[in-house]
Amino acid sequence: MKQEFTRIAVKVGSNVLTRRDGTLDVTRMSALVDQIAELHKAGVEVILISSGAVASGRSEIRTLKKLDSIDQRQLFSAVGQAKLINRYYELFRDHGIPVGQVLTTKESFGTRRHYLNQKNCMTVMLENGVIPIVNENDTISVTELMFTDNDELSGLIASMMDTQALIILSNIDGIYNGSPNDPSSSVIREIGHGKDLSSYIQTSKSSFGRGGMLTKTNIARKVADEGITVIIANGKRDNILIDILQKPEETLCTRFTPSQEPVSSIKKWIAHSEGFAKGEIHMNECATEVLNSDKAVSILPVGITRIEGDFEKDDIVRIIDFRGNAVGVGKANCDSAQAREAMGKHGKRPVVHYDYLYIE
Ligand SMILES: Nc1ncnc2c1ncn2[C@@H]1O[C@H](COP(=O)(O)OP(=O)(O)O)[C@@H](O)[C@H]1O
Ligand SMILES: N[C@@H](CCC(=O)OP(=O)(O)O)C(=O)O
Repeated sequence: MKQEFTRIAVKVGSNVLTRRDGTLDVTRMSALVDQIAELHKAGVEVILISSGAVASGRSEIRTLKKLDSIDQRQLFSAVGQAKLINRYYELFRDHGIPVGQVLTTKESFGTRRHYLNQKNCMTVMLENGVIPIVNENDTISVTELMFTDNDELSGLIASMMDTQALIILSNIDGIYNGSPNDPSSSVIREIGHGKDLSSYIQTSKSSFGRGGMLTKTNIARKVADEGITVIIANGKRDNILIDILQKPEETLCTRFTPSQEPVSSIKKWIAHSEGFAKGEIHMNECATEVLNSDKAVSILPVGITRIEGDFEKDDIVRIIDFRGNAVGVGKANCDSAQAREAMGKHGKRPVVHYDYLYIE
């Protein structure tokens, strides 16, 4: 098999794996497994991020009383994830391929140590020919501890594992330049850096999905800016994975152009750590301008007007421009008290060093 990637992440949305009545679509799963097995045998390392736990658990259990949404999610995912992974295990076993389950939470990406532990786990799986099947641990991730959805999780995994591509499979052929139901709209084939898609995206979601197209596009852009090709395609189409990789020109999908500039591994982690920020660093106009230029600059105390929050050295902080917009994320080089002390002064050490700074 001839194709350009040797390591990819594939995210499969709930609606790809479930039938209209909410039951698990084993035929579809089996077709996707066949394609992943073909890639695996051709030497492509695949990390599968699969939704579908809640959807497959829902059809399995009849509750005795009405449950609130958190209880429902916990119950259905606990039952559904077991069913889902069992199916994958059996389907991959028919190809002689071992799989392993990785259940994770947003918190597990919060510290560099946890992040590297997860990376090591999946690296050792891949080195031993095991396909990691990743999902959020829905049983214990509730409310603010949750990922927006598995698109966010898949972006983190692709970035963490240095994959060359992230393929997001949903129930739609790609991003339409209007309502997908409007016959005059069509799929945007290629999306370059800086393109604003917000006017195209409807807030509608597929019946079993969580985040919708907006999170998909935001994540896709961020990941593509780290140099990873992101493709959004229809997982319900036969042979879609193989077609995307072997006949990219002829296959209907949306592709986000990857940045040509390599991003270091630590910057990738920082880029996805915004949710763990412990404080804010507010910049003046001059510092904002320099940050927006192509120069490699650190955040120096002289350009800081305000420090919000209490943080320790090495905590994640948000960078705010002089207009009050969040423009980036960084790892603090000192604690918040030291940063306040140095603020506005010349000749002091950077509060965030360039190597640990990610500007969006
Ligand atoms: N411009 C658009 N192009 C494509 N899909 C869109 C657009 N705007 C909204 N959508 C909706 O986004 C849905 C896919 O997102 P989502 O339900 O989260 O899927 P998944 O479960 O695969 O993550 C599509 O089914 C479609 O209804
Ligand atoms: N972790 C959840 C996935 C929820 C989710 O994000 O779904 P989707 O928007 O279809 O990717 C589950 O397995 O049911």
